[in-house]
Amino acid sequence: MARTPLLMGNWKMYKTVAEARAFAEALGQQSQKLDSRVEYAICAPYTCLHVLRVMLPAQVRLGAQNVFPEKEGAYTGEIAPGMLAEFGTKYVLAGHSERRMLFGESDQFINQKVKAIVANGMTPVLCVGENSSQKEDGVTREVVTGQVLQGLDGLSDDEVASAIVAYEPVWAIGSGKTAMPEDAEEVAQAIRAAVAETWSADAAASLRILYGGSVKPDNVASFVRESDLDGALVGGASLDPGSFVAMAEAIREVLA
Ligand SMILES: O=C(CO)COP(=O)(O)O
Repeated sequence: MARTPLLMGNWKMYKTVAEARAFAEALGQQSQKLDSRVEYAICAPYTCLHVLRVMLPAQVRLGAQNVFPEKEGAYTGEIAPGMLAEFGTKYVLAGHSERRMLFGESDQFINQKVKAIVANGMTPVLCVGENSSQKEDGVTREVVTGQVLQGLDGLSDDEVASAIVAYEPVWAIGSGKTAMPEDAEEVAQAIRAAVAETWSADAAASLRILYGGSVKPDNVASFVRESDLDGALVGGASLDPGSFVAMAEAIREVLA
């Protein structure tokens, strides 16, 4: 089954509502440059979701950056999956390295989030990646496949098939350094092999895998060209509408 390419922005803790509105307006003016063979999404701060839902071009879907894996309750400051789903959120990140490192999220907690996202009809984007010392130690595959298997644990074949994994080497995030596309491709192959063994060949072939870490308009094509990479999860370069559109155009050229 052919996998639809996906360009996903992760705004992290950037943009006020006014700034999000300006972004959506600017993107709307260039929406003819968004190719219908590609999916687009923005994972925005919660306060921006409303204005984006109203103003983003129809091709661009809503994403959230986090969720708490309970239906409701006394969890001050958290947000429930049903609240995001009600809002029209399609994608939810789980296990971003910033949350693993700064907020101490474990693979088990991330797995609870993934299950809650799926149970509420949304698509989990499970973020995985090795840090620089793990890279130096040559254990990237073990680390990444371990995170994938634990993050997706308990999902059915079909649920895995429609999930998304974002491979984001921690050392490449916000650093201006990227993985070599062929190295990211090898990691993506290892992820598919592990998924095929644990679930099925069909699930492994359908699962979408994104690369993330210092993706920019001038390098996004080199990742999307790799046969096991289906798009990109982009932080800094997704904040500017011109650069978001430039990445969309670079992906379109790969498909042409
Ligand atoms: O963490 C990332 C996306 O989730 C990557 O961030 P940068 O694109 O800013 O390196």
